[in-house]
Amino acid sequence: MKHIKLSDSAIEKKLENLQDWDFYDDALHTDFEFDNFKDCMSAMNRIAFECEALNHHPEWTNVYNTLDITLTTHDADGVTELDFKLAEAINKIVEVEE
Ligand SMILES: C[C@H](O)[C@H](O)[C@H]1CNC2=NC(N)=NC(=O)C2=N1
Repeated sequence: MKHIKLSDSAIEKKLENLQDWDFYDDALHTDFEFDNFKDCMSAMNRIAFECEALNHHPEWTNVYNTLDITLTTHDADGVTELDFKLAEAINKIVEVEE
């Protein structure tokens, strides 16, 4: 299914209901800090399974107990509903992990 790039105003509106994420450089961004490396890696593992289920993958950086995530839909060259779907799933996982 082709995903359509959302307009900036649609993104800003949807962000009102998406805690902890920002929109800039045509992508959704967030960063998390965990108690330790193990908890961070555990969350990354759980997120990875969700990415596979959605066939939608993040650009992310882990440094010790921190995790920076960038979401964009490469096929649409911008942010789509899929990015929000994955961001919501990530928030649910991290809320549990942290
Ligand atoms: C072939 C494969 O289904 C596509 O490359 C998927 C994989 N994961 C993806 N992830 C993201 N973030 N954007 C995509 O367009 C995308 N496309």
